Amino acid sequence: MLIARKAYLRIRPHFGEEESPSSPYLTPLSDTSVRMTDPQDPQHSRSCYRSSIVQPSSIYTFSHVFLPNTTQSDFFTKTTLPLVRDALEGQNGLLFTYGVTNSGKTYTVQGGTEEGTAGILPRTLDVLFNSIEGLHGDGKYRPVRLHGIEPSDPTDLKPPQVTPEPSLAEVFGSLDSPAEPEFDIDPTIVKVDRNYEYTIWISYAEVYNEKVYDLLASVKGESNIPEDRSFPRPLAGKPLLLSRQALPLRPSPASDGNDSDINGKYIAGLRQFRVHSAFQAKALVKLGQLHRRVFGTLANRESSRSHGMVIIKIVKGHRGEKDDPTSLQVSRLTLIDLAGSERTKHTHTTGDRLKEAGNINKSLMVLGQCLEVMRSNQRKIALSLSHEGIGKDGRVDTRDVKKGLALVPFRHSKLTEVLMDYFVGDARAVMIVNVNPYDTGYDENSHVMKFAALAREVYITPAPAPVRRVPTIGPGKLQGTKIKEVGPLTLKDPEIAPHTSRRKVTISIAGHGNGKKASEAILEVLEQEEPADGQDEANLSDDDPINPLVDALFDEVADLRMQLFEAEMRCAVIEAETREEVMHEMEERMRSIEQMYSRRLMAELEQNEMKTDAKIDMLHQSGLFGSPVKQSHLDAVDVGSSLSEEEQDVEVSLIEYGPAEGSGEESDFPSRASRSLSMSPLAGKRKKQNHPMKKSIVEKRRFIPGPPMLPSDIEAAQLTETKGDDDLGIAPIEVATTEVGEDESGDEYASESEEDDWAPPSALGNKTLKAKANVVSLLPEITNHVPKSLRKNAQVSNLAQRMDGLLLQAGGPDDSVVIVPVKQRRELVDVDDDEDKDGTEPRLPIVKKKKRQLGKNPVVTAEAIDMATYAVEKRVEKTAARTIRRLGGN
Ligand SMILES: Nc1ncnc2c1ncn2[C@@H]1O[C@H](COP(=O)(O)OP(=O)(O)OP(=O)(O)O)[C@@H](O)[C@H]1O
Repeated sequence: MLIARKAYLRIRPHFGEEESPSSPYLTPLSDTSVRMTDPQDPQHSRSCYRSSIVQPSSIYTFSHVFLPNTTQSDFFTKTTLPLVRDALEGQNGLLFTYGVTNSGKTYTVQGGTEEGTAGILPRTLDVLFNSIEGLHGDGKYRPVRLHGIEPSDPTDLKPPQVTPEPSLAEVFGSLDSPAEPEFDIDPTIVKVDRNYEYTIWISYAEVYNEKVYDLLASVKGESNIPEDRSFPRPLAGKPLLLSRQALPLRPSPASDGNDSDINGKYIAGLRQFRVHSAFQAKALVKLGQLHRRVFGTLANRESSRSHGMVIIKIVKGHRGEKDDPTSLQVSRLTLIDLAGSERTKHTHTTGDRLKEAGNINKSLMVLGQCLEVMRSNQRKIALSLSHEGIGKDGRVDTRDVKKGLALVPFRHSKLTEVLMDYFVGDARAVMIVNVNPYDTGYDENSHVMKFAALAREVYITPAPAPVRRVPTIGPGKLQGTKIKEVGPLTLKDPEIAPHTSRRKVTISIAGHGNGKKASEAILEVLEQEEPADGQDEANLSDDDPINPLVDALFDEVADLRMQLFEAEMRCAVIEAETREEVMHEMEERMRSIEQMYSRRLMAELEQNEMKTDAKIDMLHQSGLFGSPVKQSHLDAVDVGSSLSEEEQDVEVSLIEYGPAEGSGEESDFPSRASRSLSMSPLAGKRKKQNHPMKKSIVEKRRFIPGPPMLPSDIEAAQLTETKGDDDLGIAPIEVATTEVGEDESGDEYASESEEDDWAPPSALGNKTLKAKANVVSLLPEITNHVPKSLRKNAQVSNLAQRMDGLLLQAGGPDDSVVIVPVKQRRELVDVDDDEDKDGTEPRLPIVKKKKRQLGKNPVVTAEAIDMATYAVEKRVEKTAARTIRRLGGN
């Protein structure tokens, strides 16, 4: 019968003090499924450039989804209790927690410090001892390797010390006192066959940096523990030196009676202790955890960087066959707290930490690969089984199918090597996926979920634990070989001295609110390589084949495997770096393209504005337009100075189209000024620019007679604020440009005094006549400026006069106000300027233009410009045609 691997999802609650995105990226859809959605953080929204290939939203299915409010008790009952029941019945079981750092793996396995928060490990121990209460065996035989049984060493029968190795415990004093109050005991009892007796053995190992260590092994200190046990210890700046040795993995010998085709591997030299109560077992686990922490990493001590595995072995024997070892059954229940699954790239680790992270990733990666291959193999088998008629007699030849199966890469990492037996043999496996949905590591968690999905699809075939044939030999002997006593190895051991790695660790242990003060100590950790193959020869059974060639081949394979792994890691790192580089390059390019386009846009807008300005100037020059004109192209002098704030305001008002703010007038046209200020990227910039069109600033303005005004001209004229303009219907036109700044008298252009000079229209009658006379008196001089060639021709002269709409109108508020044809205006300007320079009186008095006020009536609309342009063109065409005709006639 095939049974599915169980995969449970546990969602960690969110704690108020933690920083997190506003909403979780995991949404439970039902009891068994969740949706993962990429948190779209608008501030860092770069989803289109993600280097990750993770889908933005996916649905994952589990055997059960546990919500954040799930109690530890509930969680244990639904996930682990079935395994405990199976273990008591003789079935092997494996449970491991998988997830990124801070997702709640340790909390799930070990639990919290408050009442009711005990994790699945202490609860498992509670339930085991609750259930076998009164059924304890005498422990004459002990489990060895994976499936073996051997007579116990007399020392094993003694209850183990709670502090088997005093060094660390004494340093911290954490295990000196009796265990913490037993307020958190799980009362669950599993019904067991009362015809059997049970003994329970505990081991605690960790896989760290691709090495397996015994967490219950002796950790000898070289520094002496000071007599005075006060904190901190050790003193005199000499750290306590602790050493431990990596343990080798050995293939489980066939003599152990394993029925499986593939023998698993056991951890050679791993200590195990027979425990008589949950209390003892928990104390051992606690010591193991202390060791795990001490030998943990320096930089990230709070995080589990090793895979910790508690192995509980249950030896079960029939009461009636107490002295018959062949009736004994050994079952194993292994609970693993895997290291955080975050990736090297994301943790930005280097040096030793990189190696460590690489090894964590390696074991988890290989675990994933194993599951993948197993799934694919199982599919092949299922497929072949579903094809009827294969083989001679219509049956499937499973041997053929097996030949085509891929090799599961268990041996590629220590973790999978240790777990191999569970996958290929006779175990139930449960995977717990821990996830913190508020964690920003969306990608990491997404990989975790995919891994879980993969694991869930792998099926295993459970089988009852085999009954062992146990050799009838004396204690401590196994098939004639003396079992090497497992004990601490010291630095003085010459065989292990060359392979060492030292680290300094500062450990602090808080008081846990139990009245104990916090302890801290600096320790020096010495980790020794596992002994070479020959060194623990004594641990191997006589059945183990010792073939030098095979050994050499194994070494070769191990070497190649390492090289392959290194290459894979390099590839992975290179790939990640390349992705990142490409991403940055793309971003850079996008930025430069964006800049290029915005530059182009700005240039275009600038050009458009210049064109529009030029159009307006044309209109003014043609005399069709009544408002003051920027005379940039007429200006002989480029003042070359930057504009003052007021002058810039004048410029802006010149290009204003729509009704000014606050004027209360409605218009279909948006104000050009406001458009240029708000919509155009040139907005604001124009002011700073010393634009050629803006360099010329009107210092003096004259009112020159022009042709009849368009409505827009009148509107524009109103904006000039020359009160007389409105009434007289005269368009003030700026005709001269001199220095920016103050006029000769030192007054600003728009001074109040100038404004006072203006007389009301009603009082202008005489002045108007005087102005007329002035203009008429100027006519001969104007004529002087007509080129001689043309002056001779009376017809041309007349025509020219008519072309320009030679209409002299008096209309200025004083003598200085005249309206002259454009041509003459230009000449007059030149004359005027020249004379100014000479210090003589100008022939045409200059009207100092009052500063234009912003926000008044519009000067002209776009339509008005078009109309005026059209009119000018028509007029020019007509006049030109007439001229040509006449000239032709002459
Ligand atoms: N279900 C839960 N209820 C309450 N607190 C929880 C729960 N899960 C986790 N926590 C708390 O969240 C914190 C992180 O949890 P934990 O140490 O178990 O994470 P982890 O995955 O083991 O991290 P690491 O891999 O770094 O060891 C701890 O303070 C733990 O008490």
